[in-house]
Amino acid sequence: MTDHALLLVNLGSPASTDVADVRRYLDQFLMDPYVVDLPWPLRRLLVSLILLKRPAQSAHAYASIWWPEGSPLIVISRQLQEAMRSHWPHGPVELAMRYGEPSIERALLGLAGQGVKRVTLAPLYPQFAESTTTTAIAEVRRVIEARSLPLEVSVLPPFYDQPEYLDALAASARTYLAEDFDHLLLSFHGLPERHIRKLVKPLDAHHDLRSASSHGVRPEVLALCYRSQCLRTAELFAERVGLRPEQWSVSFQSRLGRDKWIEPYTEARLDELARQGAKKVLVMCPAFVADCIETLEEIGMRGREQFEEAGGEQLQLIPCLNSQAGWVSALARLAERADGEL
Ligand SMILES: C=CC1=C(C)c2cc3[nH]c(cc4nc(cc5[nH]c(cc1n2)c(C)c5CCC(=O)O)C(CCC(=O)O)=C4C)c(C)c3C=C
Ligand SMILES: [Fe+2]
Ligand SMILES: [Fe+2]
Repeated sequence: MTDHALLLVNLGSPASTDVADVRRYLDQFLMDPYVVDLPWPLRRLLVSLILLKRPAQSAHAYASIWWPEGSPLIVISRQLQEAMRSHWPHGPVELAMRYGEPSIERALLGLAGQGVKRVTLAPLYPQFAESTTTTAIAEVRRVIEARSLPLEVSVLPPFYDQPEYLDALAASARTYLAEDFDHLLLSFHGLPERHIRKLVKPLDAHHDLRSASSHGVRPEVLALCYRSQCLRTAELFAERVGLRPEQWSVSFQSRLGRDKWIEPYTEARLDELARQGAKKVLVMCPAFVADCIETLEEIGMRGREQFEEAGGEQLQLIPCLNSQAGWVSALARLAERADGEL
């Protein structure tokens, strides 16, 4: 059977580092109601305000990390797609981005056109958020309905606690952890607190968004709480690689706008670590399976500068899983047993 495709989906990047392309990309991204979860008129107003300055700033940041072949996120995702082909014997392996190109619509039309009947959809986000996982699934559903595509889809659920993912993370960090370091910071992408509260409130009105650990979080709350899933990933990772509690901590990066985002913030943690005398910190970013602007520029450039200015000496960014062999085989195993409904 070669009519069962694997569709890898990640977030996406601008087409180029031109301000106009970055503006177009940010507009599509931020106007997604799963990302800026406000009624349309308010969303339009807020995003238009963000788009006054942000495209130029982001274009500058993208230019500092852009590769000759294109956006690191897209290039690495293509490498992963290529590597997955020898691990997925059931049919084509396709890649799509939620925003920009290659689009989900183009990918699904192409697969249906090739006679594919089944699709395993793998949103490449280990931890669940509506702004990532849900919107990717919703876009697949929208395209299938709008185009009446005869495709049966199963979905890879968030894999934040799955042994394959954790083993791949551990393997990717091993050589860095074998050297001397003062602290490992696990920096996850942030999220407005409101995004979590609105999902979790009906299940637990008092859910603690400041807690230092995921212990005791009820399974049905854990399933919806991005922050708890990040903590759980970090705890399971630390246990796997044998780190003592004082050797590691979790933080959240990339706050945007005036809303309260989940804490602690990565910027604050880097300052704090330097002030506490940490000279060498390792930073890994387990919410991203591929290096991108968030890891390469926000941590690898701005975070490094900030840490050094605060008195630290060395910030070592541990690369994401990218297309490492351990991750390719882990993803193949996760995809084989994907059974989530569309
Ligand atoms: C890994 C999970 C991600 C979550 C959760 C997420 C939520 C989220 N992001 C923004 C705003 C921005 N994110 C940007 C880049 C970006 N975000 C993710 C992943 C998650 N985002 C990735 C993989 C990337 C990298 C894209 C790339 O091209 O390399 C950006 C663009 C860059 C910038 O201008 O800083 C914005 C903006 C919000 C508002 C949000 C949740 C509400
Ligand atoms: Fe983001
Ligand atoms: Fe960011």
